[in-house]
Amino acid sequence: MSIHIEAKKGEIADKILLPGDPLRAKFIAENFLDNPVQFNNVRGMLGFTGTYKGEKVSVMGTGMGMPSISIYATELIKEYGVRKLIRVGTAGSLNEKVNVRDLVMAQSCATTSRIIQNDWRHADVPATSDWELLYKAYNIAKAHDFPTHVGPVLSADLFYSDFFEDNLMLGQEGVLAVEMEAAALYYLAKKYHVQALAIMTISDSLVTSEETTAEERQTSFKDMMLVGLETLIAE
Ligand SMILES: O=P(O)(O)O[C@H]1O[C@H](CO)[C@@H](O)[C@H]1O
Ligand SMILES: O=c1cc[nH]c(=O)[nH]1
Repeated sequence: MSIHIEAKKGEIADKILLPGDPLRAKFIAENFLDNPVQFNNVRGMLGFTGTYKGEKVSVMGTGMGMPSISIYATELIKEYGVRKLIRVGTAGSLNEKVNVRDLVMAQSCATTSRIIQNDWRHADVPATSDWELLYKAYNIAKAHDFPTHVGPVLSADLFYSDFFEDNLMLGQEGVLAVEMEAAALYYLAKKYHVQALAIMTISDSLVTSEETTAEERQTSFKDMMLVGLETLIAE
């Protein structure tokens, strides 16, 4: 048991999918995993372990924002020995080439947060994805013909920002989408020498104002879930 996770040692797989929304974790467990067993309900942050194509895999919500994912990722890595972490999130498109429901794989993250500087005061540690996971995930997505973009994202502290126009300017400079967790996940993976990737489905476009429903955000982004699981078990 750790401070925020009530699982016993051995109840969490060394590979995990991390949606922000705990109900998305439940949806993934119920729709993709065989024999899922719930291992966490502390603060309602649901986590499950089951098998996917015969391999032990876990899925757990992280909550919203970098402080929240940092707590769960740190405990999963340090207390439970998790070694491959794939965020399966939603994001807002900042770029006219990136459409609602497309997949975005974060190769790297710009961030408005100072979360990395809390640990590293003298240098900027680049928040970059694990190359091997990114390479595998991209090939899996392409093999399924899922519309997929790879590039930088913005990991923001504020969902409701007064600097909306600045975010759109980043989009014009090639940043694909905005979300709220990937930079912290990538930093922690580097810090503890484990592998991490963030895959997001575009839930809305800040360029065109197109949106998906809350229900779609919670449950129906199955392409991303499939790619995340296939990537976790890929040799
Ligand atoms: O859908 P999730 O994974 O929560 O991700 C995005 O959605 C939340 C904001 O609505 C933030 O957590 C953001 O990163
Ligand atoms: O616009 C959006 C959509 C999802 N997540 C975000 O952080 N921003």
